[in-house]
Amino acid sequence: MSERRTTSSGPPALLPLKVRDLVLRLGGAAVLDGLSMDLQGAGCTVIMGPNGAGKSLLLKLLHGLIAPTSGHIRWGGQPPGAVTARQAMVFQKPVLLRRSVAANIDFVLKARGKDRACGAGLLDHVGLAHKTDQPARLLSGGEAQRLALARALATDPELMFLDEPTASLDPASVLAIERIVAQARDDGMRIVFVTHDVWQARRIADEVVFLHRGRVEEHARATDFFPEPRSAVARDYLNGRIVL
Ligand SMILES: Nc1ncnc2c1ncn2[C@@H]1O[C@H](COP(=O)(O)OP(=O)(O)OP(=O)(O)O)[C@@H](O)[C@H]1O
Repeated sequence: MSERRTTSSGPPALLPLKVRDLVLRLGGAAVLDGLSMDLQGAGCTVIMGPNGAGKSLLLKLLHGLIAPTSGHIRWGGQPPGAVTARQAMVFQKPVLLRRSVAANIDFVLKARGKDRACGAGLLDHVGLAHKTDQPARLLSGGEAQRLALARALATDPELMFLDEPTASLDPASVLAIERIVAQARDDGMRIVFVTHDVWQARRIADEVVFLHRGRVEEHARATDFFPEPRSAVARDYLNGRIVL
């Protein structure tokens, strides 16, 4: 797998990511409990694991939105806060401005000092060209999520986090989102995608990080993980047995 944007004149490479002994205590409990992992190369990493395993909190820590209680996160040697602007995050529930579809994109392009003429192309890319002037609040769930994706892409991130972006969407909308993400990945963007959907994970993952009780239980290439997970909890999870 190759690295992206490692030129001698540009900023230091984002990857490898090194996470060591990460602990996050909330409400008196260690919700992340000594988590360590590395990410490198290109492609799509899917983070899976049962409810409450710590997936969403891990994304927020990696993106620099919250700070750990202890432990160490370094993106190419830099702390998360130093690289947040080089990354984008898409949440399960899209957070959109109460303005038109076009204005939602325009706002991001303007804030980033980017060419605002790109907006039309981005809306076309996510299949929303015909909704340009519509208020964003009138979009369906699938359309709103595609607009959230377009906004993330408008920042031209090197890496995109997606936290269960298709959890409440119909099958056609799920596939539409997956196609856009796969295209971004094929264009060289690093993807970190949280999902509960085993079939979705099988479609999109190059590698899987399986979390359980705030720790990494297994980290493997998708081609190894799905046919033969090493850990008993991952095996149970893939087989639909309850894992607590
Ligand atoms: N602000 C908070 N205060 C106390 N506990 C919290 C807080 N936020 C999250 N937690 C707890 O931390 C644990 C991990 O939460 P997280 O949202 O990361 O889980 P998850 O793996 O994304 O779960 P799910 O699959 O259900 O979305 C959960 O037990 C949750 O209840």
